[in-house]
Amino acid sequence: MAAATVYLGFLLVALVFAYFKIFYRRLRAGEPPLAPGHFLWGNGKQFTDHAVKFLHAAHKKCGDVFTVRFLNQYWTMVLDIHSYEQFAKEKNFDFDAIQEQVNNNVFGYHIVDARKMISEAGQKVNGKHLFTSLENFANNLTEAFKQTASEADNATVTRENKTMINNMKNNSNILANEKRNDLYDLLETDVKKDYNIASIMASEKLLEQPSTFKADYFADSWSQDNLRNLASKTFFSPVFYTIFGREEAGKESNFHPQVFHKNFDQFHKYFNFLWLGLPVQMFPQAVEAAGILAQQPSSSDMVQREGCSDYIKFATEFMLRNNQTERDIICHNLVFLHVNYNTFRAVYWCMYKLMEDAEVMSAVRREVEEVVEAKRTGANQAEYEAEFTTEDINKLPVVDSFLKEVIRWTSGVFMVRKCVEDTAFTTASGQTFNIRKGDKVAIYPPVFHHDPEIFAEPETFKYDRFIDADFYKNGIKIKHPLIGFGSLCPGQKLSMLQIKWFIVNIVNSFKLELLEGEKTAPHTGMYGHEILPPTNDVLCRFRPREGAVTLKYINNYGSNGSKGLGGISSGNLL
Ligand code: HEM
Repeated sequence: MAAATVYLGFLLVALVFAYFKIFYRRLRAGEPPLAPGHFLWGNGKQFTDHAVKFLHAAHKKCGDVFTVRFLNQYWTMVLDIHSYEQFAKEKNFDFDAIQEQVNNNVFGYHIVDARKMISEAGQKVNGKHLFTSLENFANNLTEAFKQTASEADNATVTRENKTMINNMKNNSNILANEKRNDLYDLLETDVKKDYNIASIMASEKLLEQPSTFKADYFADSWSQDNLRNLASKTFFSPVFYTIFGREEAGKESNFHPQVFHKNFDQFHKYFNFLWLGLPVQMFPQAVEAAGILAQQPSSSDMVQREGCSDYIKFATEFMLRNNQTERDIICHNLVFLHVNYNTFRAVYWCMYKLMEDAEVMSAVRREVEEVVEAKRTGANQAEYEAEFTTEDINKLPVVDSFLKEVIRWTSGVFMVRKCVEDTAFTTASGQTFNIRKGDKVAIYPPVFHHDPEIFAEPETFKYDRFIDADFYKNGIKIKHPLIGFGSLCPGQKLSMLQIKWFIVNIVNSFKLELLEGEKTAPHTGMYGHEILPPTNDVLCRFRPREGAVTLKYINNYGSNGSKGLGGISSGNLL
């Protein structure tokens, strides 16, 4: 009994010692205050419950700069939007350690001479490469749209089509004609066989029908899909081909956009856990997905693929020069796909918001139709074409504001750095805080993006919020009100232009609608992702717009005025 008491005593002392050693922090002079949290776990639960609400509350209690704790890790939050530039320029706040953490913990590899590689590779999507990347993307987008449109035309028959067929059957005028009845039977039979309905429609029998009948038919010929699938087919596929080029015709493999999209989606669910250092083996589904994502062409085959991007070519050659392995190169390809996946997510939200609110759709459509009409050439509808340069794409105030609002509303990422030396950090208002070497320091853009003093009614989506607008905090105009790309993202311009060009094209070429009652929202439990995923997917229907003008992107790099892209400057969307 006495021995047990002594052991228990020792255990207690050891636990108390461990607590003070691992979790407890005595503040030094000049350090920011600690946000109140659980004595053991710190602020992790408050953060995962709803990061923005927690940080807004802590901001009110503690002021602009304070420290939160995730278990034994201390993160100092700089929640003053006017101090963004001071933060981004502080040389003791280092991003390399963070990028290393993602590469190592999530993708299990590391890049030799990473800073040099990322900054040189980053140039491969900017300057003249921005124009060629956009040109390649535009060509791949046209292909993807053609394919989606022909799939829609050839739609294998869904429940909806069956309803349509029933409606047709119920049409007494039509039913009067026995010959037509044969057609419905044929349609139904082919529904069951999963045949292609368009080829049936093209059959002689149908072409004999009166024109009103055909119009009715086409008015109802929608295809139905999950929004994620539709966005994947129309946007992720062209992005994938723009990055990795295309395989020789006739070769089928798992290195295919749809296979990669599905598995990336699966893998991404565990991103935050992996980033924080939990072993991937804890998540069998992530391991399975990673196994498929690792099935890529060899580095020598990859750079030979038709249309392989300059970014991938440069990064592959750089890594080979540094004797990195094929495995490292495969992992780097995945990291690059991962950063591009953010653009896909933003596109998902653009499509959702266009469909969710008729006012948004009609405002965006009006602007697109006006510009397409102004640029249209060609003698008749079949020949109508409109050409757009990068500047044209960038000069659409409604599309621009709509996209910025999507980013404001859905961005979820930290701008996080590791403090590499004890640092006295002075905010824009002149307050100085001592930041401890080894701590993380972060700006959290969603806190600003949802601040009612900066953005009136921040939870309301206002597509025109950014048109000719200035934003203020504490009566001072904000230099960088929208910082969803942080200060370092080299893909910001490309990403914004790809999305804008996609919006112009999708609105021009397709009709899109959500199915009745379908709703989703950004998943606030996933704060930490650059763009938040949806809580659930939604069903939508779409069909090609008849008589849509063919749109073309023109790479006019080098011509007068093409180098200064008004409206996008690095590190700042406005
Ligand atoms: C909507 C799309 C995107 C969003 C929201 C986004 C956001 C971000 C953010 C927040 C960072 C961290 C920056 C910082 O802390 O200062 C980042 C880094 C990065 N992004 Fe993006 N990004 C997007 C698209 C892209 C694209 C298309 C590319 C590639 C062409 C790209 C390449 C990178 C790279 C390489 C880094 C690491 C930079 C470094 O280590 O210096 N991103 N991105």
